[in-house]
Amino acid sequence: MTLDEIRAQIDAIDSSLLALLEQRMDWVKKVGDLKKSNQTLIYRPEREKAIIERLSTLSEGKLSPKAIEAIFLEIFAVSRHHEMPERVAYLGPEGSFTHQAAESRFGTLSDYVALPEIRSVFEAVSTERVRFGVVPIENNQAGSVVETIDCLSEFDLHIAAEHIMPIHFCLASNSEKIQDIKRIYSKDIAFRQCGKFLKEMFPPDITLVPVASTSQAVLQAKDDKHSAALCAPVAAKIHLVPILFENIEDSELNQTRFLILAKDFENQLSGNDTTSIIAKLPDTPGSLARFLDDFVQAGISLSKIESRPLKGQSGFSYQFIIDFEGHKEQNHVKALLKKHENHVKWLGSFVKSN
Ligand SMILES: C=C(O[C@@H]1C=C(C(=O)O)C=C[C@H]1O)C(=O)O
Repeated sequence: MTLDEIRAQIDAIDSSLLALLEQRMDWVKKVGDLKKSNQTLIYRPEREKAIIERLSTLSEGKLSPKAIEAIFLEIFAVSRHHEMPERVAYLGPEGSFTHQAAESRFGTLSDYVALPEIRSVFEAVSTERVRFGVVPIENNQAGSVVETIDCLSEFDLHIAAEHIMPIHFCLASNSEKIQDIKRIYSKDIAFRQCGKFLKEMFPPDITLVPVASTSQAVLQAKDDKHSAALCAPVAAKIHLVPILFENIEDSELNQTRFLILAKDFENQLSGNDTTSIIAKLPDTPGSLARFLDDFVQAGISLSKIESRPLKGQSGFSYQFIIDFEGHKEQNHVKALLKKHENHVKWLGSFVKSN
């Protein structure tokens, strides 16, 4: 076959794909109209996950589950945009890892607002300036993003979905020689993901400057020949700062989990859900042990528990952010949440990302 003949086959397939996508949009529009008349939510992460899982089992193997996910997340985002365009805030500036997480969920068509701090994303969702907010919550090598945990406690928002993404760092700088670099900017948690590289390449007295995000770090380093940033390669490219080293994270298994936040959001049960809560337990001996024992008795497994100091109090009082398997609408979960309703804040029940 000649190149032209092969391309003619591809063109024919693209025409069929387009016709099918347009047909799909017609059905999506009908779902959207139904949802509007019932005043129910447009974004249904658990339905999207179920579609991706079903298609992954149908695939003949030429497309990996990750590839199917990438293609269909974009189709869903375009569909939702067709049902109702929504504004999404994320921890910016442009080119942050959170921006990439937001785009994987909301596609390229959504109306994005890049905000300078995690707290500003919570504020934008709370005040309804935007419908959704995207923030990082934890990295599998470096631990939690404490600003997010503190804001989850402080604001009255819900977790609509989670998104887990591989994270690869680069070192970007306008410096010609690595020896000239005196300062490195990044988000605090990013330094902890690139500790080995920093130790190998720089003297111990190098100044590490924590800033609000990795893309902010690029902007700080941009105009100073003695500075560099640990950031996403895409941030370096957008802000035109040369990349000196790539893939400098300590572990190739480096992943970050992001949350999609919304006001008043309740997912339907998917059968593979995580519930997130914040528990403020009485400061008495055994209160945490008794609380956790209720999870054991109900056969509920915890996937995360982390303590954070309760702010504005004297002494040492703690709250706990807890993730566990199950959905608020399941009886055993419902019973547990009811029993502890006075000191538990439900943050969301959402389909597991993987
Ligand atoms: C069309 C729907 O709405 C949204 C779009 C989806 C899609 O394009 O398939 C799936 C779930 C929702 O986020 C639906 O709920 O079925």
